[in-house]
Formats: sequence, C-alpha cells, structure tokens
Amino acid sequence: MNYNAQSFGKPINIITLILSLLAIIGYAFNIESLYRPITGGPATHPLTATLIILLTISNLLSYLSHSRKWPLTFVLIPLAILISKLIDLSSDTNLSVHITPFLSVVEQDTLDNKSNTMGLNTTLMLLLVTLSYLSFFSRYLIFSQLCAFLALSFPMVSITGYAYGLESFYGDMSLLSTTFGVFICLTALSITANIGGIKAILSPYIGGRIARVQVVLGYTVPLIIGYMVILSVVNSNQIGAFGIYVVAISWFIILLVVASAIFQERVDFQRRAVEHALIAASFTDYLTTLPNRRRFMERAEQLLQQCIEDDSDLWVLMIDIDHFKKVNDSAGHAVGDQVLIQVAQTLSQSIEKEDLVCRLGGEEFAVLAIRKPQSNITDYANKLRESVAATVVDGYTELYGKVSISLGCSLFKNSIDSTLQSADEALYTSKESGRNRVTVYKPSEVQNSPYSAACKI
Ligand SMILES: Nc1nc2c(ncn2[C@@H]2O[C@H](COP(=O)(O)OP(=O)(O)OP(=O)(O)O)[C@@H](O)[C@H]2O)c(=O)[nH]1
Repeated sequence: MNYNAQSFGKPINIITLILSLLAIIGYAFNIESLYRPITGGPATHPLTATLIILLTISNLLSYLSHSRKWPLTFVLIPLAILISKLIDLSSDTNLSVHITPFLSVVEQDTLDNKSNTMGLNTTLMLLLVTLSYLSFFSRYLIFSQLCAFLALSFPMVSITGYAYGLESFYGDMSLLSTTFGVFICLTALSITANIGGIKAILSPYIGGRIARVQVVLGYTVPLIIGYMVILSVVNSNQIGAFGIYVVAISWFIILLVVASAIFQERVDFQRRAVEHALIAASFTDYLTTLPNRRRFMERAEQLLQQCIEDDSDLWVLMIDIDHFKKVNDSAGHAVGDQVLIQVAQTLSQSIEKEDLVCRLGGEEFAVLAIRKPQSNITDYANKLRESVAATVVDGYTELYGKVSISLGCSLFKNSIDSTLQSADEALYTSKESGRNRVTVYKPSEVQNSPYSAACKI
C-alpha cells in the first residue's frame, strides 16, 4: 500500500489492534470490563475481537512488507470466518462456534442472560471491511473505498443509538465494538485516501476545506438537534417535535450550502482576478507596459482578417533605436530603461487609433498599421521617427542629444513571420544606410539585391 497520503490510517490501525487485544486479554484473564465496557450492556464477542486483530495485522503487514502474500492471507482467513458466520445467521447452523475462542465464557454469558454475540450488523460491517481490503489488493480502488464507506454506516448507527439511548440502534454491538468498528472502517478508508471522495475531503484546497467543515457540521448538528427532539418526545410525548426537527435540518442544510457558496464565491473571485492579471501580464512587456510579441502575433492575425474583409493593406513597421548600446554605456542602464519607456510612450501616442505598437524585445519595437495605402506608409513611418526624435528623456537628451530610430516597413505577405522578416530586412537596410531613416521593403528589388532601397526623408 502507498501510505504517503494515507498516513492517518496507521495510528488508528494500531489503536484498533490494541483495543481488540485488550478485549482478548479480558477474556483470557477474566477481566469482564475489558470486553464489556458498560456493565450489563453488550460485550465484544471474542470472534469479533479476533477478526479485528487479523484485519489490523493484514493492514500492518501491507505497509511493512512489499509482498501481497501475507496481507492477503490475513484477509482471506476473516473472509472465510465471516462467510461461515453469515451461513450461521441465515440458516441456524453452528459453523462459527467451532472456531470461536473462549467459547466457555460466551456460553456462560448466555446462561447468565448477558448479551455476548456477534450480530448481523457486526458481521456485515467486518465483511465490508474485508471486501474493502481484498478489492484494494486486487486494485479495485473505488470499490474498496465504497465498501469501507458502507461499512462505516454500521458503527455510526450504533453510535447514534448509544448517544440517544436507543437500544434497537446498537443491538448486540458493544460500545467497544462500535469504537473499533469506526476505527477499522476509517483505516480501510485511509488506504484509498489518494483517490475519489476521500482525496477530495482531505484536499488542502478550498474544496477539501469546505467538505471537511460540511462533514463535521453535517453529522454533529442533526445529531444534537435529534437528541433534543428525542428528549422532548420522551419527556412530554410531543410528536410534533419531529416536524420541527425536519424543518430545522432542512434549514441547516440550506444554511450550510449558502455559507459554502459565499465562501467559494469569495475565493473564486480572488482566483478570477489573479487569472485576469496573469493573462494581462502574459501579453504585456514588463518595462514599457506595451503589448509584447505574443500579443503582437495575436493582434496581427485579427487585423489581417479585418484587412481581408475590407480589402485594405496591413503593414508591419519594424523599429529599432539607433546605437542603443551607447545609450546604456554612456548614461547607464537605468537611463537606458527610461529611454525605452519614453520611446514606447511616444510611439503609442503617435500611432493611429486602430494600429498597434508593441515591444518585440530589447530596443526593438513593431507597429501593425492598417488601411494605409503604399504612398502613405513612408509618411506615417517618418512621422513616428520625428516624434521619437522630438522626445525629451530626462537625464539623457539634455546631455547626449536626440534619440533616433530606424524603421523598416513591409506590406503583409504570405504570413506574419515572413512579413516580419521582410520588415526586418528593410530595417537592416536603414541601419546600413546610416540609421535615423525609413526603408520600405520592395519585393521586386529583392530578387536582384538582398535589401531594398533606403529612403531618407
Ligand atoms: N537599458 C536596457 N538595455 C537593454 C534592454 N534590452 C536590451 N538592451 C541593450 O540594448 C543594446 C542593444 O545593442 P545592439 O543590439 O548592439 O544595438 P545598438 O547598440 O542599438 O546598435 P544598432 O541597433 O546597430 O544601432 C544592448 O546593449 C542591450 O544590452 C533593456 O531592457 N534595458
């Protein structure tokens, strides 16, 4: 068994083993209080204690040894005993009597009219726990969890009986059997704690936290209200109290659901806000707050569709600050950052409303310009260049002069990537031709020369 997340089962299993051993010691040394915790109440039958010991040992072995042989053996023995017990209960045979330890004590108790039997509830509970272990060893994990969960309902009914003083609820199940019944069912549940409902309840996240509170409140509150109802029915025969009980429980469930919805909504609201912030951050350049390359590519696809629909042109303008290394070297990296921020601001203020400017990285920017005829694009690019040249950057321009940029423009071709590449080639031409200028990529000329002609306006 993998006990990483299921570790809560280990100590419970050991406590269960100790309790059942105490019951056996009670039989061996004639200490009745060890197997009959309430004087005159039901006793834990020696066969019940023996079966619990076998099941707890199986559980212990499963995480002590790597082989499944021994844990399985310690489960198959209880299975055989429990089947014989079921046959006894259904057809008046006495198969299990032959394998009952301390039979003389049991027989004496029967003669003295003291309750000491292994009833149907205990048998079914232990059978379900055994099936839970068996299906776990056979890797039917959800079925294992289901069996353990169903098994737990038997001692829970018994607990309710002891709490309310209703003998018919606990019947032959002693308080001790009820206690280690709960424990062994929890141990059986713990072995599949990494999956299904148990995993959800134990989760450290919101769902698990809400589920744990709901499980605890959902059991204790109706139990307490029910106890008060029982008292009022017994003391003053007020049958109407049951009606109040039903209404109280219904409102309690509604309250629980509403409280959980409020809590969930509050946490989910924070999660949504963080999610939006993360999405925005993933599309934004951290320094200039301009859209980044990722947003550029996404927007390019959208604008392209628009341009196809209204049969207009889509231009890509590649922009690079000239000699930016010198900016850093002369004025320092912090001033270099300020230059980038100011250039970004100028560009975003200078482009037309439906266009987009982004920082591709380093000192490189790009503009997506739509609905501009070829004759206008050079003017548009030069307008951007002049705006940057007129930009004042505190701590730089007054000492080192204007900031200049070079631009390369390309009309959309087969894909955004190839258009970027063409614009980059045009930009390279601007740089080669002396910087602080605009070059428009001309496909026809590319066939003869690697770069298009530069034009300084
Ligand atoms: N301050 C600052 N500098 C950056 C940032 N990103 C890139 N750089 C610098 O930008 C400079 C780019 O230099 P180069 O690629 O040689 O280009 P250049 O000096 O502008 O020369 P040309 O492009 O040929 O005109 C490098 O020194 C990088 O360290 C940034 O976010 N902040």
